[in-house]
Amino acid sequence: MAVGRDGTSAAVRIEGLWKRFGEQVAVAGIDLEIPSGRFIGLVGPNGAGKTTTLSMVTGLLRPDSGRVEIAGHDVWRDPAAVKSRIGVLPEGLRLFERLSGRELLTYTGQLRGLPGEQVDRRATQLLDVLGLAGAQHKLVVDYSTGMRKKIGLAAALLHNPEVLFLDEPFEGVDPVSAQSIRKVLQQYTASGATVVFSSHVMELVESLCSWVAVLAGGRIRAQGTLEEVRGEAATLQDAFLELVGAQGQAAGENLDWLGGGVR
Ligand SMILES: Nc1ncnc2c1ncn2[C@@H]1O[C@H](COP(=O)(O)OP(=O)(O)OP(=O)(O)O)[C@@H](O)[C@H]1O
Repeated sequence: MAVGRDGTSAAVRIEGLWKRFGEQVAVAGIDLEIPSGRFIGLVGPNGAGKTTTLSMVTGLLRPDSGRVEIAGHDVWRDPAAVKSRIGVLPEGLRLFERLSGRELLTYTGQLRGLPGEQVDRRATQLLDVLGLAGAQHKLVVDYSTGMRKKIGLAAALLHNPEVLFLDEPFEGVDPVSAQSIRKVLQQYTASGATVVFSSHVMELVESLCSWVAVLAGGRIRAQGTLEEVRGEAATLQDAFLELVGAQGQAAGENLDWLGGGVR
């Protein structure tokens, strides 16, 4: 079934997804239906399984079992159809370091089979809106963490994907750049595209996302609209702490030696 940008069907369908690393169960049977045309937040504590899930969903890591469908295409049976429809900004992004930012976008456009003139125009616009125009001829190896995120995002957006997956897109990004990224993403979702991003920063998720999935211990603890997941809680942060358990909150009591000048 083909899924359009009409917001009526699931952008991503995940069924019975499992992944183990030796004894460690990273993802323990996830079922998730992500609606299209929305800003989706995937939240969870450290080690919850967010990166492992996103890696399996985007075809970077093979699941032990389960299936994933994006825009109606099976990620593992029909990878070419899926990869032409998605953009990915993975964690620990590897880039071609000896290219300039502009060259990286030109190369990405060629890999995607886009016409050269279209790549030039889109690259200029993306570099401009993301505040990278002045650094476009600098080598990527000399980019800062935030600049790397931004050029990675530009590369992920260049072919105008239906679904964009972002792993911690705002990490290491200054507030001005974060604002420009937000604007780009909001414009992109307003046109009917879907953004799925992982984050620990609840305020950010609350301000951007209309639909949220909470992951902990490799399982989905809650999913639904922001209002549904927040429930009676005052903030998403409160709901999150309740859902995943506030382990470690009292840990400070065991650190009574810390601070106070006593050696
Ligand atoms: N390649 C690997 N080999 C062994 N264990 C792994 C591997 N990748 C992930 N894990 C384990 O799987 C679990 C889930 O890790 P994952 O990176 O998916 O979590 P996360 O929610 O993205 O965490 P964070 O927010 O800290 O980035 C963790 O216990 C982690 O140690």
